[in-house]
Amino acid sequence: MNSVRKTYRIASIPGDGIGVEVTEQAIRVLKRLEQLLGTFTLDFHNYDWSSERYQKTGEYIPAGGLESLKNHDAIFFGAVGSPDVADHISLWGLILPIRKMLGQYVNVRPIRVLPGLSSPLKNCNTEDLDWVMIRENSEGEYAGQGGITHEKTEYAIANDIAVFTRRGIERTMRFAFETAASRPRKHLTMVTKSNAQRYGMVLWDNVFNELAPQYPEVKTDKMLVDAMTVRMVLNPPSLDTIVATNLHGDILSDLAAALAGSIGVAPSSNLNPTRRFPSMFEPIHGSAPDIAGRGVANPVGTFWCAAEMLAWLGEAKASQSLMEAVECVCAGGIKTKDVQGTANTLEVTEAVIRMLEMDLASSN
Ligand SMILES: NC(=O)c1ccc[n+]([C@@H]2O[C@H](COP(=O)([O-])OP(=O)(O)OC[C@H]3O[C@@H](n4cnc5c(N)ncnc54)[C@H](O)[C@@H]3O)[C@@H](O)[C@H]2O)c1
Ligand SMILES: O=C(O)[C@H](O)[C@@H](O)C(=O)O
Ligand SMILES: [K+]
Ligand SMILES: [Mn+2]
Repeated sequence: MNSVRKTYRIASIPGDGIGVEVTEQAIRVLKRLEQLLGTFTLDFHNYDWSSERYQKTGEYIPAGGLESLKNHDAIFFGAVGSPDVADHISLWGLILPIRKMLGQYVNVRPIRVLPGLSSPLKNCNTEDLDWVMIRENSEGEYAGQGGITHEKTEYAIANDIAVFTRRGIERTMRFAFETAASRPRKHLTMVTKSNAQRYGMVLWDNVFNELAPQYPEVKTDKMLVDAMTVRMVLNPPSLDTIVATNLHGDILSDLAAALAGSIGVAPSSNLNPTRRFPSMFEPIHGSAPDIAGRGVANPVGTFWCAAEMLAWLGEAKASQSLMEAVECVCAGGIKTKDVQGTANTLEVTEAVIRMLEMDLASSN
């Protein structure tokens, strides 16, 4: 059978700090995978959008930058944030405009205890924590509405308005129900704070309740976000798919990653499910200035992102091979310090490449 070799145009935005370190290694792994499989080409275009660039030019994204991202099949992102730039400037200068302007309205954050890794929780094994968190990715406290007046006076007044729209909620909830339906346990937990927040969060709950009957195969429950933290810690096997607002999802996904062993292993996919514009794949962690430049960052979260990106592009075999190689390397104890290992970023990367070579070279 003649199959056409597909080419995917990938925009890479390494960003700042360890974002640069892990992205570089993940691209190496992807390029080796491409060679070994010989069935597709990943055509990377590097964008130097970073805090350094901002300090030099006054902008993270140059004029026309967002438009040029639209000419790609996917975006591979590292992290943004620097001790030299206020965090709200960096977040709103780079990552949030991409999420918003490219319609990436859900942020999918799967997490598991990978083989060879351990949860800080007693008695939490690989099979006990296997979740996917669906984070609303366009509104809530991240809507961008708000302001400050009387700044620098004793009358300063500031607000960030939490915005919830029926449309924004519904598209996220539908994605969450579909995700839950596609998983073996078919269980969806909706996270809310509708006891204290009586408008936006009540609309959130109501849309969820209205949609639930349309997905009869999905079992559902509801958790107030404070109690959700307790359940995540004390009863991880009781959870499967989780849907949460932008802010709650941000916070709970860091907790989820820590419970699975480290923030360094957790991936995220900022998806535009309509596929009108490209989706963006990035580890959930930030630029980690405390360890940046030392070559010790855990690249596993970014490798997992790379696997998620391949799956989204339709390269299921490549995605699976990559994830299997990453899991074998973890199981073999080649791990960074955050997951109780002694290897550095490069050693983990090279082990993953060797594993891919062993697995795939023979089959081609
Ligand atoms: N989407 C993004 O790009 C994103 C996400 C989160 C934070 N940030 C930004 O990153 C900067 C630092 O934020 P922070 O310190 O709150 O969060 P962070 O995720 O960068 O780091 C939190 C802690 O986890 C550790 N850590 C993170 N990733 C790791 C990895 N791969 N391997 C080993 N250890 C790892 C760090 O060393 C640090 O101790 C800030 O400017 C923040 O705004 C950006
Ligand atoms: O969305 C945010 O708050 C940040 O980009 C980061 O913390 C993330 O989790 O993506
Ligand atoms: K990131
Ligand atoms: Mn976060």
